Amino acid sequence: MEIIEKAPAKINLGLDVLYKRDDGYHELEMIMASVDLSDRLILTAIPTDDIIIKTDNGFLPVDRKNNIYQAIDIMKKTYGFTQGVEVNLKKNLPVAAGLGGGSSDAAAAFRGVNRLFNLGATLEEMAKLSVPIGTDIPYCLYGQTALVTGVGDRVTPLSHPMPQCWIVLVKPKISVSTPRVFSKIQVDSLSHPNIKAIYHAIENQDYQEMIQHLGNSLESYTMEVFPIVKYVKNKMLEFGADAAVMSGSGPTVLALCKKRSRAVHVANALKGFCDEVYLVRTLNR
Ligand SMILES: C[C@](O)(CO)[C@H](O)COP(=O)(O)OP(=O)(O)OC[C@H]1O[C@@H](n2ccc(N)nc2=O)[C@H](O)[C@@H]1O
Ligand SMILES: Nc1ncnc2c1ncn2[C@@H]1O[C@H](COP(=O)(O)OP(=O)(O)OP(=O)(O)O)[C@@H](O)[C@H]1O
Repeated sequence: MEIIEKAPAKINLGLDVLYKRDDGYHELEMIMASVDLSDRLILTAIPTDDIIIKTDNGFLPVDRKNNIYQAIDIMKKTYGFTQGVEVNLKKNLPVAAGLGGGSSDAAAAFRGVNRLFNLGATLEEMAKLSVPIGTDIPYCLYGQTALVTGVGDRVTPLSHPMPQCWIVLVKPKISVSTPRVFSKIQVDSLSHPNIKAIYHAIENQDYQEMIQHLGNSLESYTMEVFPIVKYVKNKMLEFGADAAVMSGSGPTVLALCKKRSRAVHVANALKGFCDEVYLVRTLNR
């Protein structure tokens, strides 16, 4: 039997770093949503006791360093299935981009083996297992517009999806290390977006109110180290985006546009500066 799972990119509409915890991780408050740009995983049961990952992306690890491997391994240890699994990963999302590609792949692997072997694991159970692998995985397991707190482990789905719009994702040609960003920031000097305001705007389906409050505490640090990120954001606004904000620890910047024609214009204009430009839609969930 073959199971197909989609692994959509996540975006941070708001990301607030509250404080550094004693364990070194940072307490966060975020509004997250998903867009219709996805990796694809095909999972097959195999008779030998192996976890085999094959991918069209030549740069990704296919051993236990891959988040997919770790997700299947922890499900195997917890639920004790005896067969092995082969995963074919079609990688469409840019890597180390701030779009949670590795986390979304891991979430798809959790869902996939759960279905493949009828394990009956709940989303809550898989979310608990997933945190040590990556703090964005609990959100990716739920996959609907949500308030995410703690280190990423507490997910409260909103009762409405983010208001529908067009999104232009632009990934400058640099890779940003999330651990490095978190180790370098001075929490006292960060800006703090109003996450509650974004939350209420989405619950009221008020697009104009939502875009006023987009913000990311990590943006100033990443922009200082990589000025191209600031340049991209400014260009998006200059070319008429309704709003723009960096996702995660960067470097991808997302531009929101209510009108498709405006989004097409922003995307085409940005192609003059960056190779990786994606015109996507919000997922209606
Ligand atoms: C910043 C976000 O993109 C927001 O969506 C994610 O929380 C980052 O997720 P990620 O890239 O999958 O990163 P993870 O593997 O979870 O964490 C990488 C490293 O970032 C730091 N980290 C991460 C999450 C968090 N709440 N506090 C932290 O300090 C830790 O040093 C951790 O070892
Ligand atoms: N399945 C996977 N897909 C992508 N990267 C993976 C995967 N498994 C392991 N990795 C490793 O994880 C690192 C970060 O990749 P990823 O694409 O998840 O980052 P990201 O988009 O910055 O995530 P975030 O938004 O959560 O910060 C890469 O250096 C990569 O080698």
